[in-house]
Amino acid sequence: MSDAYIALADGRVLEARARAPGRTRGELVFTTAYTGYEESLTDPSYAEQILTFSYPLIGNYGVRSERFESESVQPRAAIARELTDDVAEWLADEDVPAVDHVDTREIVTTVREEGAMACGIAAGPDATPEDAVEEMEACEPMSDHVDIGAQVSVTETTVYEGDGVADVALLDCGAKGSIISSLTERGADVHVLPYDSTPEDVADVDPDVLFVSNGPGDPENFIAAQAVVDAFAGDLPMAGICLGQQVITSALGGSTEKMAFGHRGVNQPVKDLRTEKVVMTTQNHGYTVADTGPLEVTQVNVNDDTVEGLDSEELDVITRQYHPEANPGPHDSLGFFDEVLELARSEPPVAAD
Ligand SMILES: NC(=O)CC[C@H](N)C(=O)O
Repeated sequence: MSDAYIALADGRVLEARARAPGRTRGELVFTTAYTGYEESLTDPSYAEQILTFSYPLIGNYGVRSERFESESVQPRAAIARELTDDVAEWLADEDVPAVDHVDTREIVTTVREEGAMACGIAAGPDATPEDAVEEMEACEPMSDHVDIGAQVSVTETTVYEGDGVADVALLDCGAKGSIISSLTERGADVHVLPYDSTPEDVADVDPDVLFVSNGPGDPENFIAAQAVVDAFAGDLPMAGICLGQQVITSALGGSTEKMAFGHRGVNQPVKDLRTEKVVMTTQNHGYTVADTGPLEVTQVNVNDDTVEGLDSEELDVITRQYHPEANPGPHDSLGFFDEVLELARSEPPVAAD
């Protein structure tokens, strides 16, 4: 007899095995990453989502907090073909439901064909299929989580000291820890500011560069971050990763749209249009830039041509849709952080006529 159920928006209820008990709901997504489960499970960009691992065995090299990207588990639940006891115990301790012994290939195929969808999970000795369906029916579309930044951001400005190479004002929309450490390791002092900071809060830090972090949910809901970008456009160099690219683009007059099922994995090929070089990248996003506004496309996804990198020499802006900090994933793009700090040290941009 099953003791866990997964209800999908298409009406199906799948049977599974409970590994960490509980009931929950979220947007069903999958990652094809074959490593890095600790980093993925602590990536704040997974807030309000249920994460399915397409790789069949999750947990085979243990659980170590040094590899965490934030202080807690971020997806609402985890689904795998097989979870080790280490991972199951970690998720149970964190009150995050987890299930395995389910055909994850079928789940991935369904999401690829029908798109990311509402999902409900009920796991544990008393769980019923009806509980899972009830959860699924209560699941709100991602764009309805209008204040999702509040779930993942710092509430007070926190400074991470580097070597005084530059002062980075990092708007924390749900930043992965290794984005901050990638900057401090290169000598920058990183001022991590709440996602809803005002332009005045940012001015108080007197930064050399504004950095908009990754984060969960619909970028159009990050109104305060967009207002900060708008206030400093042309006066302060800017950089962004993932949600950061999306927020900067929208604030400068471009737009974003939801993808069918997004990109989540560690082998997404990205081509740099200037060098024609292709690199492998780590990705985790469900939205993409639709209209780039005043920004120039510098990098594209080889699989589907979506925008992966944007630039404006006039506005001193440089952004990436993927995750150059590479936790988990290939280290091909770590040089992005050097480019950001070069931007920070450059002369202030000359105002356009
Ligand atoms: N990793 C991220 O920053 C994700 C950005 C955004 N929430 C998306 O899904 O597209």
